[in-house]
Amino acid sequence: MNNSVINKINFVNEPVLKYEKGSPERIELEKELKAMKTSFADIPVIIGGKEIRTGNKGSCILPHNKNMVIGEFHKASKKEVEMAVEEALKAKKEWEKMNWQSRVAIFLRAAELLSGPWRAKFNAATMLIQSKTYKQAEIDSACELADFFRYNASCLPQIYAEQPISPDKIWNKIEYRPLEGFIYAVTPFNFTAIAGNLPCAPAMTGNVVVWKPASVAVYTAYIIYQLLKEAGLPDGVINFVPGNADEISDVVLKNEHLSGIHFTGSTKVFHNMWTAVGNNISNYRSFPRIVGETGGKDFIVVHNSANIHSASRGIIEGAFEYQGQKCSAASRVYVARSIWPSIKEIIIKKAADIKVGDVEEIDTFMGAVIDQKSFNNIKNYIDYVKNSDEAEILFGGSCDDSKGYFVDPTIILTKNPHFKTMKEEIFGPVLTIYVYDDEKFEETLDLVDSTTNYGLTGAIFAKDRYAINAAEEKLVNAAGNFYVNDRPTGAVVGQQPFGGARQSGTNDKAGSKINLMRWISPRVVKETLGN
Ligand SMILES: NC(=O)c1ccc[n+]([C@@H]2O[C@H](COP(=O)([O-])OP(=O)(O)OC[C@H]3O[C@@H](n4cnc5c(N)ncnc54)[C@H](O)[C@@H]3O)[C@@H](O)[C@H]2O)c1
Ligand SMILES: N[C@@H](CCC=O)C(=O)O
Repeated sequence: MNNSVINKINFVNEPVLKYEKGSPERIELEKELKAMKTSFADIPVIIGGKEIRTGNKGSCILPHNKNMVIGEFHKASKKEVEMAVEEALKAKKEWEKMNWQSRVAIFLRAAELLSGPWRAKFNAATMLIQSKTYKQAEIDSACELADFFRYNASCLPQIYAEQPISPDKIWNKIEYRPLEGFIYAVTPFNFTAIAGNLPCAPAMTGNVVVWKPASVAVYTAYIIYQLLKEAGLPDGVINFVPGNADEISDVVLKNEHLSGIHFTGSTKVFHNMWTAVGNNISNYRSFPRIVGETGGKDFIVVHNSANIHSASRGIIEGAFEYQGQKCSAASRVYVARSIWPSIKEIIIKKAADIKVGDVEEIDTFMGAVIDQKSFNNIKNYIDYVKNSDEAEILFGGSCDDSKGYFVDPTIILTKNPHFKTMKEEIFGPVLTIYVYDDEKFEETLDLVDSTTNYGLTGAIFAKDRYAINAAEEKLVNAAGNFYVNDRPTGAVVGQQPFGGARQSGTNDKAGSKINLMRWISPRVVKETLGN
């Protein structure tokens, strides 16, 4: 590994484009949407750069138009998964020797392609496959992914530059080696940017990867793979292995060369993977590094000094953007009784203005939820509320899966701060509100802290600085990303490194030096010069 030249890489966030009528980006996007809907993708497993078509296939469907299938993907079987590990380890020999500048150049080139000629393709795929509006697609698949590539690239020289002191006649150095073995990247459906970052962050630091994308989002994951290939990523560095998660994990997690897991998804799946690693621990050559960013039950606390308009906007945007399918989405809100009537009026009006429907219509605010399983799960929660004496539906509550998986923005009011929907992650457009007595603000903060085991995001809306400080202090472990007078979603790479602790994950902050360090195994060399 030649780390001899440490030059700085400057970082700026990718600008978010506006998609105004007649703008070049809007014209390009519309062209791409049309092209994708009139063609059909045949997506292979890709191992060591070779495309493999197993014939055991899954479909790529549009959640908001469930009868439209725009592609099929081949699922890897045990045999392909074993091959993927083998090819990754073969590719490792050359890849880890490549100087870091050359490695990083590949990802910087990918970012240039993504922010330029590939932008429309990424956004169109994310709109169709994940049912995101153009705005949500733009901040995710174009901007956040380009930011991940560039920001991680800018962190690497900072890491490599950090060297120990060398007293007289001694030369000490740290070599920032990749891990020995391979990394298993398992990605969620909800962010194209996360799907790209999880395999690429370890690869950038010289590791090789077996990548299992979420089945409902294989279409966009394949475009990420193609982008990396176009940017010059050598074969075998990242191996693309869609398929049945249990079957793939069963092979990968037992392999002696597993050196790390880079996961984002639900807490339950992470528990299972961690348990499987524990059960195999004596079979591995090294202790696998386990990085997982998982679920959330994210809160907003509204103090009686809050600006009611910004708090109401924060509640609605935080809860319902991308149908509440952000790990950071606000799903439990605590409002001071004295301002509740005003907040209630504003949020109900705002919820009524939300257009739910086809994401290609420019004024749509919410598309469909991702699939039938998720639709059924969300509907079950709503039905539970309809049958409960402890809560009522203030707004929404309708679900319709006749054309696509549509759930209305739903606002629940509960008298019980420990009501089911105040505690469990629903991952849909469902928000529960609890109204607290103004004088019980401090007790309410304790309640916020103790109601769930999650610790991902949270927000306080207040003008009173004592209230803000009390919330920051009492909720110190309740959120890895905490917001003051802002919604708890929309973290930007390089500005708010993202991740939570408790049952929300290992808090290794995606898109940061902290995360990159997890894919590095430093070796310290001391050389005595004086004898
Ligand atoms: N904390 C964060 O940064 C963050 C970000 C995005 C999403 N999330 C969380 O992700 C979840 C939603 O995403 P999802 O529905 O894709 O999650 P999921 O857990 O259902 O799936 C995530 C990935 O794990 C795979 N998987 C499922 N079973 C597996 C197994 N036995 N072994 C290995 N992999 C397996 C899936 O196929 C998918 O690729 C929510 O809980 C959300 O909060 C967290
Ligand atoms: N960057 C995202 C987090 C991703 C969760 O799904 C946000 O902050 O909204």
